[in-house]
Amino acid sequence: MNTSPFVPSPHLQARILAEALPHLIQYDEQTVIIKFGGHAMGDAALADAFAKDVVYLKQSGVNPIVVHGGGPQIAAMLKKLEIKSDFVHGLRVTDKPTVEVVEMVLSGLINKDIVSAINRQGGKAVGISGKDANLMIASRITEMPDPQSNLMQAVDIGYVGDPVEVNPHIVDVISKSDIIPVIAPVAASRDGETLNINADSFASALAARMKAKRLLLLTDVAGVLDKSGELISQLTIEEARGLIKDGTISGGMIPKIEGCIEVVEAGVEAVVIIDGRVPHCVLLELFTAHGVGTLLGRARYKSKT
Ligand SMILES: Nc1ncnc2c1ncn2[C@@H]1O[C@H](COP(=O)(O)OP(=O)(O)O)[C@@H](O)[C@H]1O
Ligand SMILES: CC(=O)N[C@@H](CCC(=O)OP(=O)(O)O)C(=O)O
Repeated sequence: MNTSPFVPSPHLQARILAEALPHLIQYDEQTVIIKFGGHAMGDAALADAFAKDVVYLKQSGVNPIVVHGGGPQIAAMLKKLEIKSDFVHGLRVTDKPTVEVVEMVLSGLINKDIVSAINRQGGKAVGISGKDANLMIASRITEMPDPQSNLMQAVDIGYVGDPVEVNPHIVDVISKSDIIPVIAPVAASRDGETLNINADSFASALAARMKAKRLLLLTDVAGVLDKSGELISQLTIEEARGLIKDGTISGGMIPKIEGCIEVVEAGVEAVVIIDGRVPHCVLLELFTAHGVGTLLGRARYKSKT
């Protein structure tokens, strides 16, 4: 067996560099919000590759901000504690004992795991949640649009919030230094109640408020898939709404797409749902011409820049 490492030819190396450098310049000092989904963080080697990408971005003059999920990890802890859990339109029904577990898993275990992974790769990360310095104020969700009719329906899903106010000052202060912020999607209401926020909604609200250059949502599928399971590489807002309405997009993909629409409508150039199972997917998405997922923008892009 040949065990010698693959060495690209000078021609290939030159091509890779020539492709990457204009993208690097494009992102210089720009804010890129990266949502690291719970499914994407399951594999230790992939988590390390993700942490390395984030450190490379910071070292190259980009301003990466990490927002993480942790749905599968919350589910595992709830199971251990024998607490039953249901979802309504992709959101976890969250009673009082559940919200305590959610905060413990997100702000405690997962947040610190990601901070340590980034620090192990030579970065300096600090973990916070939406509660810190009032980064995010949320209010309980009491109604939701029916995915098919789009008409609002009253719901009672407990301590689940929608972002109502984002104060990115703390993130700006951290990002202006050599430190990388890592944010857990837990927030307080105006009355100080702890609320569970879907991580895609959290990352989207932050990206919209900060007018980020890009929002990347890492997940466990190749991107948005059509009815026959093929990857859709670009979507307009209208096409995305149509796919929710006809049931092609369901479950956890609904809050992702709704968040993407909100972000693009707020003026962010584009949002990309990418395959977190591909090692170094963040670098590939930002610094190569073709990227690795579904790009949602106001209009169809000729190229992703
Ligand atoms: N049209 C679709 N294309 C891709 N995934 C979809 C689609 N509709 C529903 N999904 C589901 O959405 C899931 C991704 O959302 P979610 O489970 O919340 O992931 P994450 O933990 O990464 O946020 C996929 O694993 C898939 O099961
Ligand atoms: C309200 C709601 O559903 N909150 C999510 C928060 C975590 C999350 O969104 O994690 P992923 O990105 O890994 O799915 C939950 O309780 O699972």
